[in-house]
Amino acid sequence: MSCVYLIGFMGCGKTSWGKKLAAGLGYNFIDLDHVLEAQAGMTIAEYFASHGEEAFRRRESEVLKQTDYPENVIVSTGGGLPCFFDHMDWMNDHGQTLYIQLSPKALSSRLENAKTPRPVLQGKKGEELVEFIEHKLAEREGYYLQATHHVSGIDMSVEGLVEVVGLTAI
Ligand SMILES: Nc1ncnc2c1ncn2[C@@H]1O[C@H](COP(=O)(O)OP(=O)(O)O)[C@@H](O)[C@H]1O
Ligand SMILES: O=C(O)C1=C[C@@H](OP(=O)(O)O)[C@@H](O)[C@H](O)C1
Ligand SMILES: [Mg+2]
Repeated sequence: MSCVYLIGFMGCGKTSWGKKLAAGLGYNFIDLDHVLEAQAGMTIAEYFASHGEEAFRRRESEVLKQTDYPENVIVSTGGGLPCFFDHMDWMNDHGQTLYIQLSPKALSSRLENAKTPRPVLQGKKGEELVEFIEHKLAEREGYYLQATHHVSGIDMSVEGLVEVVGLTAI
């Protein structure tokens, strides 16, 4: 299938590697968080602050299912998306899913230095952040592991990802 969903914990690299993989294949690129932001006219952080997480989960579900996907597309999802509603089954029915796996320590150092705020983390830092990620990842990983492919988020390359998904550049 010519649609690949990138999934995994916040900070694993879905947005940045989705863009690179799409460019490498000559595919379209969609980041569902960016679609939600454009449709709602506000950032994810503003959406959480004004509507709360429950409303965000309903909205991201609508965005996943309503997006009019072009052919040949790489879709970067938000880190929580696979863990709500029927999303894992839905994505596996509509394309390939690729889980980018990273340890809580590596995730936390990336998230501490990231420019995009993640409201779920509530500004946590240091050891408190690592512990929070360990706990949250344990809750979420059962969903992520239902992905078609699993790759390590360390030493990634576009060539490696292209080989994993088995697609040819257009
Ligand atoms: N392979 C990598 N090595 C080091 N830093 C990375 C790597 N991939 C992504 N990052 C950085 O990690 C942060 C989170 O990346 P991002 O693509 O936004 O992740 P996600 O969309 O999964 O939350 C960004 O600051 C990005 O520059
Ligand atoms: O894991 C989560 O619950 C979230 C991850 C974020 O996306 P990234 O995984 O791209 O940071 C974004 O959808 C929102 O802040 C909630
Ligand atoms: Mg992202």
